[in-house]
Amino acid sequence: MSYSTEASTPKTTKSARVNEATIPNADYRLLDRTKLSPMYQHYVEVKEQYPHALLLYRCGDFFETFFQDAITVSRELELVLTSKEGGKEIGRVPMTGVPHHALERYCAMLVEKGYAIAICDQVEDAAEAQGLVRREITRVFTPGTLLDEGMLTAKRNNFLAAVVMAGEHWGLSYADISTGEFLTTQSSNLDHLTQELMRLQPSEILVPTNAPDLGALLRPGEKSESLPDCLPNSFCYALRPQSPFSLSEAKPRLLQKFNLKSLEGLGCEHLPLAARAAGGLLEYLERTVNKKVEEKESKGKNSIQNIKSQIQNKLQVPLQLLRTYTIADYLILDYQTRRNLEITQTVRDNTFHGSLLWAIDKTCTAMGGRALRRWVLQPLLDIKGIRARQDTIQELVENSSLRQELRQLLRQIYDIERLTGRAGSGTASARDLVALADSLLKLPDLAALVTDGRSPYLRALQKVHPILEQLGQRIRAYLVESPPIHITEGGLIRDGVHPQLDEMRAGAKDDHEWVSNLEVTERASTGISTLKVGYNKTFGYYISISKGKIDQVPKNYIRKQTLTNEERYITPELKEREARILTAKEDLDRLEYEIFCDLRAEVGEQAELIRNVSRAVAAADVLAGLAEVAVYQGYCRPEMVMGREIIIVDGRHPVVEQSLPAGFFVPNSTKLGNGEEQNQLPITNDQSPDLVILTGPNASGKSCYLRQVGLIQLMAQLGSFVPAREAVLGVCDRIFTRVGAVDDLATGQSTFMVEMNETANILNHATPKSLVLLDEIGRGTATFDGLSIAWAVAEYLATEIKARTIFATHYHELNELASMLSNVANYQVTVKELPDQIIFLHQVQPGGADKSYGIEVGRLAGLPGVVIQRAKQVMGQIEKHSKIAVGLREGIGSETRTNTRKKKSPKTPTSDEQPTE
Ligand SMILES: Nc1ncnc2c1ncn2[C@@H]1O[C@H](COP(=O)(O)OP(=O)(O)OP(=O)(O)O)[C@@H](O)[C@H]1O
Repeated sequence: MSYSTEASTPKTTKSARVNEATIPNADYRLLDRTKLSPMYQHYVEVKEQYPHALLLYRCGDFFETFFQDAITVSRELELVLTSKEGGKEIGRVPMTGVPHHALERYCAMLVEKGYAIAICDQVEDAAEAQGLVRREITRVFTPGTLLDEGMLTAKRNNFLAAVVMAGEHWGLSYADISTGEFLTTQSSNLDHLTQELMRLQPSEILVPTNAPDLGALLRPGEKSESLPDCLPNSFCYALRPQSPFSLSEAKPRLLQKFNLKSLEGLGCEHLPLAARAAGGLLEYLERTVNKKVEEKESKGKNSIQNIKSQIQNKLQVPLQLLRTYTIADYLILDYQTRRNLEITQTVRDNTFHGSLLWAIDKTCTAMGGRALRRWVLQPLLDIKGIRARQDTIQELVENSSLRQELRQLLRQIYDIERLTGRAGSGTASARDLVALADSLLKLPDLAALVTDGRSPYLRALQKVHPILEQLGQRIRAYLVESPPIHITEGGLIRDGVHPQLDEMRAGAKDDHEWVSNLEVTERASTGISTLKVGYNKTFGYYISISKGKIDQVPKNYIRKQTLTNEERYITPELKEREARILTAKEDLDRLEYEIFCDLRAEVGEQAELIRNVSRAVAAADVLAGLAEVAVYQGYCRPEMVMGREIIIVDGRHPVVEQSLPAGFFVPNSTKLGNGEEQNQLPITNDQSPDLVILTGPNASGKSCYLRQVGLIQLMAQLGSFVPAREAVLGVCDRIFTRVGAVDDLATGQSTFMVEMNETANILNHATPKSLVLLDEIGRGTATFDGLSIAWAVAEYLATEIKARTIFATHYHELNELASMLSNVANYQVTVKELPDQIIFLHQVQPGGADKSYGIEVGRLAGLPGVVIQRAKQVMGQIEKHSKIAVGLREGIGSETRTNTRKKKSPKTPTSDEQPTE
């Protein structure tokens, strides 16, 4: 472990290094408190109020941690663990600290690792303190309650969630305090709860328990008996007391918060679990954030500190009105599907690059980025909603100058959603307000630009509430062009906007001018041409005379300091002026701070209005970005219908096509779900099956095709145009995917068990309106077991569920199903076979493949020649003696489920038979 550069200099001089393994006094509970020095006694007192947070305690220029916290912080941040005398009879106690100016960065690292942090800052000037400097908790950070820009990811929400369970029923509420979103829902299947949590990826989840470890914050992977099994252990959980989650406490809290008489208007009057979760979450915010929000700048000036605490008492994190939603209102994408379709990150290395979001996110604002992420993870079921989005994209596709200008303007709009949050919670700086004002003043330009817009999302921008414009102008009129970072040191407010401030400044100006002229006037009156007027922090203003001239010093000069070559003097008038200047500076700083806080509070009061606009801006940004992608990638507007058809002409995989050189991606069509037989789309097979058995050699493009269909459907339901020449898509209720085979080591499940679990989930939940994408089933067990399961699963999907399904497989025997069931068809990804090589054509065509070319792929991959030769021999023998195909046709075939059976008895099919009737 080593100290960061900032920390090393002061640390090494004041403390001795200790070995972590043999650290004495790590647990303060085992020490005699009375023997601790006063500062440690106070530290321990505060720590006991925040036992589950790491306590960072301000000592001079550092925030120090002591005892066990020091060991934890040193380990997590890789800082040197040192020690310091804890009291006469105590000895040294462990200590680690971070420099005060780097606090935010280190806190961000600790919060990221799932820790809660309590900041105990000095609240009086150390120079003025009598005895121990007064310190108080000024801020508590937990992973789900962050507001500071440096701790948040711009294009990602930071959700705090709360879960209430009653048997199979559950309530889930979540909020992002940086943007004000606050939602709640209730449902009855625990699996859905898990899926919803996986979608939201909350940074912290509140769980009411009766646990002995109440108040604890469990970091990802940490176990607790109090945590119900259905909650994934990849999240941070805060164990909370039950009472704030009871209806009797939660309901009045919500009513009071939103000034309502009933929860009817919020939509959760009859959803007690939803209301309880929301009420419990609100209580946590009130307890953790609202009371603790404090300025980041802690100057230790008494006067400013007092104003701060008065102002802070009035501040609240502005939450939007609670909204009740139903998970059934959205296309359900379970965790596997989000993962397999690589929606927000890739499967291989969990990177954003290579995901769907990467391919289609052309948003210009952070708000748009967050909105797109939400839309992608929560596509719509409502055709009207989808069409409204499509209309806007279409208008922006057709009007490229409007699109370009809109995007140009959007780029100049800052994150007004989060800036408003910081203003309302009293943590916004003057620079934040200037950014907000500049953005608000862009809104009229935006409105003017879209004044002829016809589509719903452009029309939403056409009117700007006059209050917002006035607010922007007011902030701009009050705050200087580039205000300083600190808001307690003056220099924020322009001249001419506040009479009292102007008056005070004029008074101070007179004294300043007198001092700045002093050198000239004194040189003239004393005749000492080398006389200088200077200033330093210890002595204030002084007059400096070189040693050779001291006999010319006037009588009223009072000697203050002697240096080698000069003497320094003051005069009574200089001291008087200096005192006035310093008091005036303090008074001016305080007044500027007050004016600034009033201005900031005004912004907070308009939070709802600003956030309504920010939502409209975010949505327009998402749609303008999607229009941009549609134009540059050649996407089409899919026709959304209520039926079950999925018809895609020349579809492409939105990510793979962007990773290949232009024109290299081979487009492929799809037709599923009993679409119109007579449609004119150029798909050679005019059949429109429910289930497609997709075969083809390894690496030919089966997985890519499968995912492409899923992604196109998903993109269509989020309202986007899609990578295809034409598309007609029935709205899906769920997309299921089962891809690949990975051991789930964390839960100790074998590859095959994972595969079967996922398959069971699909068979138990899919409906005729679902899209099911299966990439290999039954590969993790013996061939016959695997094939039998694959057969039975395909048959069940085609005959019982009739979900639209694409089933990619190397079991060519499954092609037999098409000859037995009328709603099953065979497709294959083709290759061209040359004497000693195969060429991947990546073309999906009707018919079933008869070979996997696995051995050729092995050869391409560099398996030794003898192995390849031997494999060919073995395959020849197996093919000669295999009875599987015969067995399927003659034995199982006759027992196949009958309700979707072909009327005509099939002629003996060959494996490359065309699936047309
Ligand atoms: N339509 C296409 N046009 C161009 N290249 C493609 C196309 N489809 C797939 N590819 C390329 O082929 C590679 C292999 O595709 P994919 O992984 O889908 O094969 P597969 O048939 O599923 O293989 P396996 O059976 O071994 O899993 C992809 O990484 C992609 O680069």
